[in-house]
Amino acid sequence: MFPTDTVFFYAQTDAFSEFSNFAPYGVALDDAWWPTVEHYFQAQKFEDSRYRERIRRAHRPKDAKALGMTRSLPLRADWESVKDGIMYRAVKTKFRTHVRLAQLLLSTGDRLIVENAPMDAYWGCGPDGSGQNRLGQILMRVRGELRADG
Ligand SMILES: Nc1nc(O)c(N)c(N[C@@H]2O[C@H](COP(=O)(O)O)[C@@H](O)[C@H]2O)n1
Repeated sequence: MFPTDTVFFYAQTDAFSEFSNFAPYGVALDDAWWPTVEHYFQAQKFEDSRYRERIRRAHRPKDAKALGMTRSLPLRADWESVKDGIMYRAVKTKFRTHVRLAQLLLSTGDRLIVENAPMDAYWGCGPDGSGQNRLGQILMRVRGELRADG
């Protein structure tokens, strides 16, 4: 189903784990430092600034994700329409901030990049590989932009 040279990433113990939003590479966005892209992305789901700050201060990315999964607070009303743009901005910032990561991303050439996330058929390829792989698409977009920048 995928080309043999596909770049798969997911767990922090796997190759190319740096591409995961859980990888420990921070980003400066919206006048704050976020420990990982996951912290930033999960916080953007909420209008409540105190809750966003609680997510920003979460110890680990998986804690940030768990806080972002709560539905006891309302998601921002436009979440579904803005989430891809928010993810793109955060991922782009990550790779522009950390030069070694930009080099790693460029080293993948034109290979397909896939988040091998078994439980996520939106950002990843899902359990059977048929997911939308939106995060992989964003990484390939950022890779093209880095290449164009020289
Ligand atoms: N490393 C890792 N572990 C998980 O358990 C994951 N679900 C993911 N995928 C990331 O989850 C984020 C999406 O969160 P929402 O479901 O939209 O709240 C996104 O960063 C995926 O890359 N990764």
